[in-house]
Amino acid sequence: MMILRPIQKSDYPALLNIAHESGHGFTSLPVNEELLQNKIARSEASFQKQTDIPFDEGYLFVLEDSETGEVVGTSAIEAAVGLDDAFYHYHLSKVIHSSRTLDVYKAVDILTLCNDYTGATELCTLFLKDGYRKGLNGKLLSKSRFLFIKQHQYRFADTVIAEMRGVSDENGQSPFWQWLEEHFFSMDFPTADYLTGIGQKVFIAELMPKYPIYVNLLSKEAQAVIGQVHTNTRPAIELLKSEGFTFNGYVDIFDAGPTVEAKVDNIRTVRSVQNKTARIGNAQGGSPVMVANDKLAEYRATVAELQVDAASEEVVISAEVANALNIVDGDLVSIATL
Ligand SMILES: NC(=[NH2+])NCCC[C@H](N)C(=O)O
Repeated sequence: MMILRPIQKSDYPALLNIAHESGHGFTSLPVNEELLQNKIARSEASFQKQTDIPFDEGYLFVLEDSETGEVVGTSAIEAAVGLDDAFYHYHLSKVIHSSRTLDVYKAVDILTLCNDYTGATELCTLFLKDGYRKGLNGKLLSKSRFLFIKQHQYRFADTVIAEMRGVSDENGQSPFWQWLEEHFFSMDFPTADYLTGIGQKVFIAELMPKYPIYVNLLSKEAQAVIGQVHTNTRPAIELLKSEGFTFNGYVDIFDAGPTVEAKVDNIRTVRSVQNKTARIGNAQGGSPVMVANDKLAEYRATVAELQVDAASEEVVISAEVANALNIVDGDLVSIATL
């Protein structure tokens, strides 16, 4: 059985292993031992914290194979970005250059540096080990965040965003970054990405072009990747789109990958959440759903085949599922579609 739970100190070797395996372009898990340890500590503190306003909490989950005890994936939620350090995007918008007298009309795209998503909740750090990219594992890892957000809604903002990885090749070369590097940074993409991953972002404020950039002045290669995702990221963006996330012209400042956004209450999985009293018994038939206990530090979620009756306040779960969720008969569970 696959169980999603908060990360704990003892998961450090597994997290380091995932940081290695995820490679460059995976900004939020840089191979940096101190930083990874801090991430675990920060997550543990966030799950412990009594709060009802989102601030700088970061909730990091792992997916564990209960048969082997192996940690096979990660996913995370930042409660609110940009509240203790500026959080940047480029916003893609249009200006019209037209002259009626000369009969010239041109619509040009511009990119403007902004901090528009300050305070938004961010989905991040989604990674699933190679051998486990099958069945419902990916969906559980990604969508359980919506279930958790619904269960603890006061801990999160109304707007949820996800920054999708932009286009880069096997060597970490990004066409968009190449243009920036040439004119402004003199530093390669993996280095810049690593620096932001370890929280050293001052160089962005210092070196990033501050004035709007005319897109038609960028290299053709850079223009072509604005708002485009890395091939490996296609399934992730498709999943978010099916949840109701949309692209509103915000792109990453380094690789120009798209950021997608949704209002919490409009997210499909959030809307599907039902709270029930668990009855342990003979759970026969039914289709796969996500089911989670109602705890915080002891949070557990998994996939189970359940017969969910919208009209009933109860749901029958097997002893095995109850065991996985660490609950007893009569405890509350939340259920969401997969
Ligand atoms: N691919 C990147 N590392 N981009 C830079 C980080 C961007 C992010 N929005 C921030 O301000 O922290």
